Parts: sequence; structure tokens; C-alpha cells
Amino acid sequence: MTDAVISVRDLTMAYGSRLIQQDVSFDVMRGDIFVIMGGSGCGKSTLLKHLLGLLEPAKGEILYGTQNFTLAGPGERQKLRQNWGITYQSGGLISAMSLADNVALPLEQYSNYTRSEIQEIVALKLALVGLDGYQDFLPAEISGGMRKRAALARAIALDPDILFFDEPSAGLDPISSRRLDDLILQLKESTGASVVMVTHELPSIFAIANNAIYLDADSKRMIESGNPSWMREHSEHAVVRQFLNRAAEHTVGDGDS
Ligand SMILES: Nc1ncnc2c1ncn2[C@@H]1O[C@H](COP(=O)(O)OP(=O)(O)OP(=O)(O)O)[C@@H](O)[C@H]1O
Repeated sequence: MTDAVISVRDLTMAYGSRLIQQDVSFDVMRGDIFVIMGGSGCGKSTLLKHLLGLLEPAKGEILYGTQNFTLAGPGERQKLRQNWGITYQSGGLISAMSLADNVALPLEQYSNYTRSEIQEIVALKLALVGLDGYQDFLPAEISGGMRKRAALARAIALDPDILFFDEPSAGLDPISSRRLDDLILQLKESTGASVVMVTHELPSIFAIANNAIYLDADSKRMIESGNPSWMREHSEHAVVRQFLNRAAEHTVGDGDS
């Protein structure tokens, strides 16, 4: 357990009296590309929000390394957050600012770099995501795939240890989606960051994830964890196998559990 970057222990999540998931436990290990899976409404985004500290557990706890995030005060939490890069489904870029200014924002907020150092880092990060030469473009002036990559450049501005993604390839065509997968994999390799993502995209899951959990909406429990290819063949839960084997023309059945 020494190399766990995130440990979730007996986490129960609820909105008021509405239970979403109970007793969820898993570890994200250093270097993992870790996917939170499950059918619509099972609580994937809710779990991500708990990991980010946007929602508080009804029960249980979340540790980052050996540090208990659930019990941490605002100062300690802020310190942990500075090691995270987050990209939201919408991209979350500020529309009135150029790509360079968007990427510079976290550096201006949380680092002590000089203006010229920041410019250098921004150029480097944009080049890393294949957006060399687009510094002065506004988000509306580039494609959806490029916006996702710009958001990724911003997320890696401070060299985070952990990258969080909410549906990174939502709304992208298969080719842009594949490019984003490759980029995530490449960034993981070059930065050593661990990656946690929520995604429905089976091609992405099989292409880049080495570790995953499956949250079941019916039982409100995490019913499977491990390597997604292994789960597809060997999970004892039909609903998990069906989810991972689903063909485009089939919908996921309720299955057994
Ligand atoms: N703020 C909220 N208050 C009450 N219930 C909520 C709230 N946000 C989400 N829910 C409910 O919690 C459940 C889980 O939602 P969540 O968005 O986490 O699921 P999800 O697995 O990410 O779904 P999807 O795959 O459809 O995006 C859903 O039934 C949803 O309606």
C-alpha cells in the first residue's frame, strides 16, 4: 500500500438522505491511469467531486499518500490541491482570455515565477499538447479537440502529481478522441503523474487505463475493481462484462450482479 497516491476507505456518498454509493474502497497507485466506470447516474461524478473535496463524505475517508484529506483543514487541503491538475468536461477555459493567458493563470496564482519564466513555461506546456503557435488564440477560435488540449496544458502548468479528468473526450470525434488518449498517455509517461478519470468511452478505457472500478447503480456499491481488459473477460458480474463488451447497437442490460 506504500505507493498508493489516493486511498479511499469505506466511502459512503449521499445527497442529504439520498444514498448514492456505500462503502466504496480502492487505491489509486502511483503511475496508474485509473478509470471510474459505471452506468448513467451511478455516482461517478459524485465520487470525483468527493476526491476533489467539492463534496464531503457521509461516511469514510479519503487519503492522499499518508495524509487524511477528509480530516484536513483548509490550509492543508489547499497544499494538496496544488499537486493536482483538473480538467472539467466543458474544458473550463476562460473565453475572454487567450490560450497563453489561460495556461498562465495557475502559474500566476500559485507560483513565484517571474513574468518571463511564466511565458516560457506556458510556451512549453502549449507545445507539449501540440498547440505551438496558438498562444494568442481565444478558446472560441480553435476546435473542440484543441480546446481540450489547451485545458490539459493549463492542468499541467504546475507539474501536478495527479491529473483528474471528467469525461475528457466527451463531444469529440473518434480521431480527436484518440489523439487526446495518446496525449494523456504521453503526458503520464513524461511527467510521471497519476491519472484519475471518469469516462464512458470504451476505446479510451481499453487504450490507456490500467486500473478501474465499476460502480453499480442498483446495489449502490462498487462491485468490481482491477484491469479493465481483465474485467471484460473475467468479472463475475454480468453487468460489468456487458458494460465492457457492449456493442454500439446494444444497450447495457440490467444483468445480474
Ligand atoms: N446535487 C445533487 N443533489 C441531489 N442529487 C444529485 C445531485 N447531483 C447528482 N445527483 C444524483 O446523484 C446520482 C449520481 O449522479 P452522478 O452525476 O454522480 O452520476 P454519474 O455516474 O456521473 O452519471 P452520468 O454517467 O449520467 O454522468 C444521480 O441519480 C443524480 O441524479
